Amino acid sequence: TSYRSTMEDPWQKAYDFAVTVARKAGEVIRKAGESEIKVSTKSSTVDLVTKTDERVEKIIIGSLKEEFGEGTHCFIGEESVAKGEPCILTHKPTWIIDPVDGTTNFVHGFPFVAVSIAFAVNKQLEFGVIYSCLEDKMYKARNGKGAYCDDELIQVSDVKDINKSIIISEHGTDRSPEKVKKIFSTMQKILCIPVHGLRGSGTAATNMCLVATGAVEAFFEIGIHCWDIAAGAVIVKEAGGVLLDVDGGPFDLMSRRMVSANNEVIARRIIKEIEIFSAERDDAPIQKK
Ligand SMILES: O=P([O-])([O-])O[C@@H]1[C@@H](O)[C@H](O)[C@@H](O)[C@H](O)[C@@H]1O
Ligand SMILES: [Mg+2]
Repeated sequence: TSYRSTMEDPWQKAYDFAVTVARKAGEVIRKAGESEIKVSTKSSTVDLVTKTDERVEKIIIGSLKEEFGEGTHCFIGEESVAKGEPCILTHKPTWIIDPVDGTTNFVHGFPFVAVSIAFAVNKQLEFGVIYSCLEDKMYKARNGKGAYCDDELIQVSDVKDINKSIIISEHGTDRSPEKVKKIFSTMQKILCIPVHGLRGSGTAATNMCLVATGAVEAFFEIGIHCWDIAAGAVIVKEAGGVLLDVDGGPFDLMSRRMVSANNEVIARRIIKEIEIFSAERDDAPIQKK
């Protein structure tokens, strides 16, 4: 059953509140002391998580529950899912949260760390907010209302010639030889098109903001999660960009793979070079141990 709201513009308050919460979360990250950066690992020895990731997620979800009431909204948070919470998008109002996108950067002091908060209703993304907290840049977008960085409208690049593009991708946290081989083979093919350059900030959310501001032409990755890209998907689309699956099909938030680009010409040219490998869907049934 689809979720119906009574108010004519029900989500503006939630959007404004998400910006406030993202900024507050970013401050907690900036102030995190050495003790908080005690590193643990998740899916691999290089998939890092810290007390700050967990504390910031609790602050965000706690603030949202206080504001919107327990039980009315659903939550998909990176660290809650890591602890066994389900990762299923229903028709209910749902917050999709990455408390610290760029955890490895955070641990190393590499200056790109983002708080990513998205909101979906009836399985449609309504808005996205990404606070790049070390740069102090607030990116945000609501469906049909444009994309902004610090209240300035942002727009994707108008480059259509792949030879004049910068492409962003990441190596992810899976170090299995067959996947690493495909990642680097894809990057080599794209580099030798040739393109002007390959880049990677270390955080999907920031990479998507770079597409939305026109700083780069495309970002693609296999292995990301819905919380890494949900907010960025709204921001890229509202900045005039496109989102596709890595096989050229429609964008699928839970598929763990995506291409975001300034236009379809660049997106489909990149897709030709991507060597696809499997990644279990975010909403795959949890295997009973
Ligand atoms: O774990 P996290 O820092 O929130 O998210 C990160 C993503 O933003 C990035 O695109 C990916 O390459 C990293 O492996 C990591 O998953
Ligand atoms: Mg994260």
